[in-house]
Amino acid sequence: MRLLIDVGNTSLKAVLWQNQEAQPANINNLPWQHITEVVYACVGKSELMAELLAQASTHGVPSFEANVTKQLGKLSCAYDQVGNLGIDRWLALIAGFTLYPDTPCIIVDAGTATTIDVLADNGVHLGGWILPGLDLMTTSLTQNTQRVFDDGTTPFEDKLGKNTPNGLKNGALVATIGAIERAKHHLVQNNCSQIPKIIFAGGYGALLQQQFTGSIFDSLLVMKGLNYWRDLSKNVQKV
Ligand SMILES: Nc1ncnc2c1ncn2[C@@H]1O[C@H](COP(=O)(O)OP(=O)(O)O)[C@@H](O)[C@H]1O
Ligand SMILES: CC(C)(COP(=O)(O)O)[C@@H](O)C(=O)NCCC(=O)O
Ligand SMILES: [K+]
Repeated sequence: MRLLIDVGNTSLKAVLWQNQEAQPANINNLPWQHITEVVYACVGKSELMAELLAQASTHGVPSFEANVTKQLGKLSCAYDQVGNLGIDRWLALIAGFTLYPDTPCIIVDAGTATTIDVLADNGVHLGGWILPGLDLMTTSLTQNTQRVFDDGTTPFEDKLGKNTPNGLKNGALVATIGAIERAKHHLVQNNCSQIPKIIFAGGYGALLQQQFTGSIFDSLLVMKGLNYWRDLSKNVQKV
């Protein structure tokens, strides 16, 4: 059984992976005697991660931190400085490419930040964008203006705003939708004429998915990426 951990800027997520299935992990009471390895990714603050790694070490369980490489099998990274790409983005790309081979993908991880990554059908990562997440977009406005306010109940909708809270919330949503729409243009420019698979993950992934017919939400995308990364990088090391 593998313990998979994804440390984002808002929260640490952990699952236990066995027989191709994820089970919820209680990080306060982990079944160390059944865990064979820890595979983890960290873009956020890692005190809790450090504590879990110490526990793994005490129990003699090996830990592997996922990293970005220029190439992984047929997948390639758009960044020249590969170490600067968020590992959560790379893992989502690994999962997208593995789950939807030969398919152009737009991968949206909507958490603290919203990242949009564009993947050609041949595994070439064309690049992406980092936007403030929906909450950061709205709080940056409420905290830096005198008169823009949120009421805590107004939903995010793809509609024109007719009062301040829905102008604010809907503005954040349509800015995000617009960026995803624009990502399609970059696939077309790269001669990917096939309709792209749009894959959503993260805390706001389910909400955004509803805005795109035919798209999917996969709450385990980064976790699946961790698993594939571990399997693929083992194979690479053997060569
Ligand atoms: N149902 C939900 N569950 C968790 N987070 C949610 C949910 N709906 C919205 N969010 C928002 O998603 C963000 C957290 O998403 P997450 O993907 O866990 O972030 P991160 O990876 O940056 O830690 C927060 O801004 C939170 O308010
Ligand atoms: C963009 C991110 C902050 C997203 O993190 P999250 O919203 O999942 O907490 C993270 O992927 C990151 O720190 N990236 C490094 C910069 C880059 O990807 O270019
Ligand atoms: K994110």
